[in-house]
Amino acid sequence: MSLLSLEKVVKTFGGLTAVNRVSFSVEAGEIVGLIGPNGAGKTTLFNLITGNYTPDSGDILFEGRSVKGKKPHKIVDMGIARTFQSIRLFQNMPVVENALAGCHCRMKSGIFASMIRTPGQRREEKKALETAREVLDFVGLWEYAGLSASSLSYGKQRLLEIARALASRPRLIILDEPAGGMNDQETAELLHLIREISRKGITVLLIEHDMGLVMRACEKLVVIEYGTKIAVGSPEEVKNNPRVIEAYLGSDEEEDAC
Ligand SMILES: Nc1ncnc2c1ncn2[C@@H]1O[C@H](COP(=O)(O)OP(=O)(O)OP(=O)(O)O)[C@@H](O)[C@H]1O
Repeated sequence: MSLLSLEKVVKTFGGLTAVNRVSFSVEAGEIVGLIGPNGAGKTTLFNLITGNYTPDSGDILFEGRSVKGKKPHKIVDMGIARTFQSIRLFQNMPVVENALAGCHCRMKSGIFASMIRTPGQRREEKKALETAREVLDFVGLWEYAGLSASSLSYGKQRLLEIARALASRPRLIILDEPAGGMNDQETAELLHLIREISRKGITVLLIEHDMGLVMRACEKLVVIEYGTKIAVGSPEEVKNNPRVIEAYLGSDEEEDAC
């Protein structure tokens, strides 16, 4: 059984078919890249997997269970976490609080326990803080724990988003343009981090326009154009696929990036 499986997924917005009968699967342990030209439907696909949108038809299975119609927080509970193309942090809150926000789906205490601070709730808070420290350490941000998120560079804010996603203990992490706004040094560090995430046993699905990063990080690529899947394969296979070259890697600039 695949970890994630999309089956003939369709999503329309008014008259526009943003995702057209797309099927592909992601196996546990893989690092998979979803690529395609601007407006191809990549982010829409991510939003369908994470419950921000519901497919018009088709199905999306995670560990054999359909995520269709489930709310985003339920899908996080199931083991899928994500980052966003446009950074969505609590900008005025400390870095550590942002990481803690990711732990909440794993906390069980209700409002009553929180109000009277039962021993069980205190244990949960301690555990959450340990998790926040672990994930911030993992992405290299623990030393900034007390600073507000807004004081971090753009690249570090992206790492904080990854830390927050990791704090929910996902089995699949979905990264939407994680290298956006990063310089070359930060992108090289991101590549290392993606491999480390994979080594932890977390499956990675990413959208990324930085072809250098995609080609190095991913073992499998899914290519979409105008909402339709046009190729699946290893980076080498995809790079040499005439349909992909025409659709996506056609310009000299993009080919140079590979
Ligand atoms: N909420 C929405 N309402 C209407 N149209 C939308 C909506 N979201 C996306 N679209 C349209 O669906 C198509 C696919 O958009 P999407 O953002 O998924 O593409 P993308 O491949 O992620 O693009 P990019 O690489 O530029 O981020 C585009 O034509 C877009 O304008």
